[in-house]
Amino acid sequence: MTAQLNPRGDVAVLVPAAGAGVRLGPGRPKALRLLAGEPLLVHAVRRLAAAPSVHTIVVAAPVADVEAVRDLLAPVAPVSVVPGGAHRQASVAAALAAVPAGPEIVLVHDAARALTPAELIESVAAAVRAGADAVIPVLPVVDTVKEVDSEERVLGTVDRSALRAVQTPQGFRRAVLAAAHAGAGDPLTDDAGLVEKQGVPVRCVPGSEYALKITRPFDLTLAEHLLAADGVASDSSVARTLF
Ligand SMILES: Nc1ccn([C@@H]2O[C@H](COP(=O)(O)OP(=O)(O)OP(=O)(O)O)[C@@H](O)[C@H]2O)c(=O)n1
Ligand SMILES: C[C@](O)(CO)[C@H](O)COP(=O)(O)O
Repeated sequence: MTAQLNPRGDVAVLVPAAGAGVRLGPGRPKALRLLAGEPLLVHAVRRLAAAPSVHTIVVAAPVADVEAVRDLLAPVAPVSVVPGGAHRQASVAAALAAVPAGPEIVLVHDAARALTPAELIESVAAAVRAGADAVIPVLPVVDTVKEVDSEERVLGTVDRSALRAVQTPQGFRRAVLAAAHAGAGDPLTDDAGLVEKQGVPVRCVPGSEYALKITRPFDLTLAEHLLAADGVASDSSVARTLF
């Protein structure tokens, strides 16, 4: 049986957490590396469990660590843990297959975005509840962006006003995400990409700086400082990052 959080919630969250974390450098799988003394996955799941709409959480863990992740998360929140796949898309598909009947909104959320505030989780879910088939949190691109060739010669300057940096959680009507994964081909880097290929419109909502993806060592250092500075996930952390 799948563990439940809020029985009145209408949201299932899939947490791909099976990545190695190659860009973070040598060590344990990234979701199990420590941030302020606790694994990234614990930080991420704690924030998901604090979102009132969340009914079910399914974590896709590194294959060798499924039992360890179950033990790790047992005191944090009721979650289901399944073995992840060879790439992110396969891990999401494995978690999706384990969602019980009930929740009609499904969010996909990287364990690596460990400081994502509950308010962002709720705002993505609310946008799906309000009628969108697919919703992604985004931030504006702040750097000038150049297109280059294979020898790093600049081909041109891209109009950044039409660009967005995409975060998770990404939210979907359940049937839309299921159809997108059923029809998936080569792995893409996010779930909205699969949905776009089905011709389904994807809506943007404002993201949060705190939903940064901990990818490289600098990101981990930044996350440590953010936690130390204000405890993160305050009510204002979404509003502070609006366009
Ligand atoms: N086979 C995989 C690969 C990635 N992920 C998850 O997808 C999320 C986003 O991926 P990323 O941050 O790029 O993680 P890694 O793939 O671990 O990073 P790297 O490319 O540096 O190894 C992470 O929570 C990661 O654990 C996963 O569940 N299964
Ligand atoms: C899903 C994602 O976090 C949105 O920004 C991102 O696409 C994951 O990509 P990665 O290459 O696996 O880090």
